[in-house]
Amino acid sequence: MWSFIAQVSIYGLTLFLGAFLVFYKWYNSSSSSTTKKLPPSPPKLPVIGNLHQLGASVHHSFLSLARRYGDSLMLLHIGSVPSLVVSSTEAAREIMKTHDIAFASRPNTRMFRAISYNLKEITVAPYGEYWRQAKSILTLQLLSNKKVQTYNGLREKIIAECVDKITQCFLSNKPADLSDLFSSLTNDVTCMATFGRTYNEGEIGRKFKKVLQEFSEVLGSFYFEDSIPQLAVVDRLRGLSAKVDRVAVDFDEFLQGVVDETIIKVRNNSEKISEDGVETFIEGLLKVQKEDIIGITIDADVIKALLLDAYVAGTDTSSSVLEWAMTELLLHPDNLKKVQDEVRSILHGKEEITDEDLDKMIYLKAVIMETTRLHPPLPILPPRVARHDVNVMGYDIAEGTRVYVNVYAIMRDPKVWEKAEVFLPERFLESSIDFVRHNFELLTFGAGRRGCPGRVFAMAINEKVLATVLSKFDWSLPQGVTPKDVDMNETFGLANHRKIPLLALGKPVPMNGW
Ligand code: HEM
Repeated sequence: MWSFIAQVSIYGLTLFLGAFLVFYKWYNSSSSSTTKKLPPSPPKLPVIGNLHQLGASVHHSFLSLARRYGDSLMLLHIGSVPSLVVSSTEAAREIMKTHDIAFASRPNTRMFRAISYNLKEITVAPYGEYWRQAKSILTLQLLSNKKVQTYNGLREKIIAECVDKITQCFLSNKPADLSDLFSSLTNDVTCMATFGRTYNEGEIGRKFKKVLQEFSEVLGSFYFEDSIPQLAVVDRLRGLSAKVDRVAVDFDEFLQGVVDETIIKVRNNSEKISEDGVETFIEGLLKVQKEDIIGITIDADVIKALLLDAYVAGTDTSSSVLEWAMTELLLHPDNLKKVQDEVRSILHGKEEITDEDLDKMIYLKAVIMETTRLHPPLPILPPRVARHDVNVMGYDIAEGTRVYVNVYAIMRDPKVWEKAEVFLPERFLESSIDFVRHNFELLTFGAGRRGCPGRVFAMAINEKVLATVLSKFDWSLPQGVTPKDVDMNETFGLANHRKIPLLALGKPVPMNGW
């Protein structure tokens, strides 16, 4: 009896495998036998395409596939979605300069629609008038050079609190958890500039933390419905669809609370709402809404979507830069000494760090650029989508193709960077490359029309925080920890972070010793 069942099973299995192989061969050959010239691709499987070749760290998987199949442009299928992976400066220039308008949109996915007020967030909004106007409101009301200067006072206050916490750790003979401290710091600065207050304490603080955590979890999840619609049921079975909807509702409740609170404060005070008398982003938004002079309707959802943009795009990215910069400096004591010497000689014992001081800190800027070259906060740019058929570098790219620019691969490309794997801030001292004047080699903030509008805001925090902690403390790894022991693994939430928090000893330096 059992042998009969086994025989039937073996015949069945053989038949199934045979049919699968015939289908697999047909599927791969039929997709490559069109008259179009497509970029090189690894072989794909039915239904899932190349999904099985992507590991947890997608930028690493893209890079190793690109090395085998297409180190400039490579076409994958993530489920049924054609996905172009861009891994060289030449190809990035083609996508974000030569054909920038053709690739200036973002994919319209169920996940993005659910968590972004139906694509009202700038980061995921389709290319068009709404996106253009919303981006210019964010820039004018929060991110312009002039606005960024007005936040100087609140930045200094929050940085001073961080300095106190590091000092307290030293006095209690404990290393400081720099990952946690930098994360709170950038969170507080962004919250103050955006909402006019922080959300750390009590019930509201707890709720905010929880919703942020869940938001980052859903963003990091693979959503079948958006790539393999036949398997959408899997999202429902594992509770992801419900979780996405719940996170959207929870975040909306939180943001609605922030808006209501601001409206009441403005009504009662008719004064500026933030403690420092700075006009916050939310106030600016409510003003633009009242004036009603721009070409788009600013309803309640638009206000909440732009608040979400400002908070989500700005917080984790900045703390990632700080965390990795201190990691690299602790692993490279010569560079640490060099940057510390620069900062201290420019400040010369002075407590306050002005914008003019920061302008002179050329090596500090090089350290930040080199850090993001090796550890970009967003190793793959948020996906773009081809708005129509377009020919790129001789290849036919079909309308609807999603485009993934792997800046991690580009910024470690040995054809572009000498000693590409080595932390070498000096490379930027004699170079014409920086965050603004690059030729698609240094893509920390992306490029083209969809490039990041928050660079000045972010650098104002990052440079001042680093200059402060380097001038006020002498740094070392905790006792008994050697550079070899420092875990360099990454984890991805809203940005690329250290998997294990960075612990370090900061010994206060007497400022009047200068
Ligand atoms: C170190 C900090 C930051 C890094 C590394 C960073 C990086 C990026 C990158 C790589 C992109 C995608 C660009 C592209 O597709 O070409 C982006 C987009 C964006 N960033 Fe940033 N960002 C930072 C800070 C900020 C801040 C502080 C804000 C605002 C408060 C912000 C707001 C945005 C927005 C709204 C977009 C979407 C732009 C669009 O799709 O048109 N970012 N950012």
